[in-house]
Amino acid sequence: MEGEEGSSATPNVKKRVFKRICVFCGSRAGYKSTFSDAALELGKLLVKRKINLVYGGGSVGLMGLISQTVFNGGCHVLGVIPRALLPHEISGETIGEVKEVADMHQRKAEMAKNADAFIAIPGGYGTMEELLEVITWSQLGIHDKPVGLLNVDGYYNSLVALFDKGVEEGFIEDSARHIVIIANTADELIKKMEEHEPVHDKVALGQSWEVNQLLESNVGSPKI
Ligand SMILES: C/C(=C\CNc1ncnc2c1ncn2[C@@H]1O[C@H](COP(=O)(O)O)[C@@H](O)[C@H]1O)CO
Repeated sequence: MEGEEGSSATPNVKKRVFKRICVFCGSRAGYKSTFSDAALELGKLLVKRKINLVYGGGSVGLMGLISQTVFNGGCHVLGVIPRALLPHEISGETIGEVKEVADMHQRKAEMAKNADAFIAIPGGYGTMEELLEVITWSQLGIHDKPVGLLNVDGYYNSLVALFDKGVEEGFIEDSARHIVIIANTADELIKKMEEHEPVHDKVALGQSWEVNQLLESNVGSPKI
């Protein structure tokens, strides 16, 4: 199981130990200071726990706040950024290690490959799309890495309600609804993610379908 090592105080309950977490977050900071505060708090918590950061690269919005905090705290920061977004005027200063990729699809596969868990904090379409993609990949059995949602100030209440509606209306399996781990604070979220049991036996769709292969099969996708 990815990210699983060590054991907790409770016998027979193995806790995952995260080395690298991929954070999806807004390229804007949002209007409320609570969003920036949450990005800073999560960044500090990663540093305290010596967890490295994988993210979308650049320094705009909440992406800049979290990456700077983790970098200043001495942890490794890997920014994965498509060539088209690399110009300074689009994504701002780069920080830490920067991996330039061909397009958005390759970026997501690369971010997934380099992390042992995912956390989405408030953001816009980009963040939501990244979150939903890793939930979908988990549902399909492509990975069993924990997916966390930091619901700062109830920002994601409507999205969570939509997930519940999906279950109620028969579009989402109850078990798949539990792929996403939700908490209001970074500390609570990481603790829950450490204790999270995989939703499925790894790779429901066949051992060979890995994120690595998604990366390789990326030829011909739109260059954005
Ligand atoms: C178009 C704008 C900013 C573009 N700059 C970005 N730089 C790096 N990564 C980005 C950028 N925009 C989106 N991303 C990725 O999506 C997520 C944030 O998107 P959101 O729509 O702001 O939530 C983030 O995790 C990145 O991986 C001006 O908005």
